[in-house]
Amino acid sequence: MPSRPRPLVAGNWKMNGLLASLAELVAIRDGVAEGRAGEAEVVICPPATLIALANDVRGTVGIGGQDCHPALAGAHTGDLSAEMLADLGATYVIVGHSERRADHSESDTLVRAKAQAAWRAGLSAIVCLGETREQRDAGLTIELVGRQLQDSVPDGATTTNLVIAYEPVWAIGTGLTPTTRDVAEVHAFIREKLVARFGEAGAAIRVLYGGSVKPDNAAELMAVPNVDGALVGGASLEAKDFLAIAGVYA
Ligand SMILES: O=C(CO)COP(=O)(O)O
Repeated sequence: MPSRPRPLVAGNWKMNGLLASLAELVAIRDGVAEGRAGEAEVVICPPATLIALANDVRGTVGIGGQDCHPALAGAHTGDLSAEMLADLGATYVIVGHSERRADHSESDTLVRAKAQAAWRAGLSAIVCLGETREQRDAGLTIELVGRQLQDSVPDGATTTNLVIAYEPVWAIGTGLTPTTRDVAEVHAFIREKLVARFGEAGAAIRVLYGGSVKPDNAAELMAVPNVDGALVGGASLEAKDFLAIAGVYA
């Protein structure tokens, strides 16, 4: 059996953060340097406007983008290539976040192309999956997550180029979370599929839980089998809360 993967606690700042917000990253950096995240790897995904400056102050905190275009370069106004993110110091990029899937009608095929672009640029792709409330109520969670996993993740995944984030859409920004039993069921299913497809690597690819992770529920959620860390939205905007979550691994 491969050893347990190093946990990853990633913060997704979404469309939040002005120059002054770098002070929170500095506080996170200092907390991590003091050992407050323990064994966990810590990554912050600020808005793209802050990536270069974030990279200057990040310490051992990794920096990630929140999206990338599949193409290397070209006539795609407003978009950013994975190479541009890497050029600024990013080592991760989130692809297929449910807000991108919803706001920009992103399909699994497009998400897969984005993950491939991330790999082309040497970035690790954090591929997001998750069901809506209606899908859960209809008993479609496993089927939906299975399809997203199959179609959004390219062939050739390794422990270093891929992270999966299971983020039930109805748990994002709502303060609601699935039961630990439900989290365990979905994560065990994702693990089984990763192993079936990627063999030994699949056993060690990190599978994060995301959706209303807060300091008061992080320990319970992170203790669920096959949960290898968290993708944190709102609670990553304040260093105090984010460090309290990462502190589960200290
Ligand atoms: O979408 C998320 C992270 O990508 C989760 O957001 P919240 O932690 O704000 O629910």
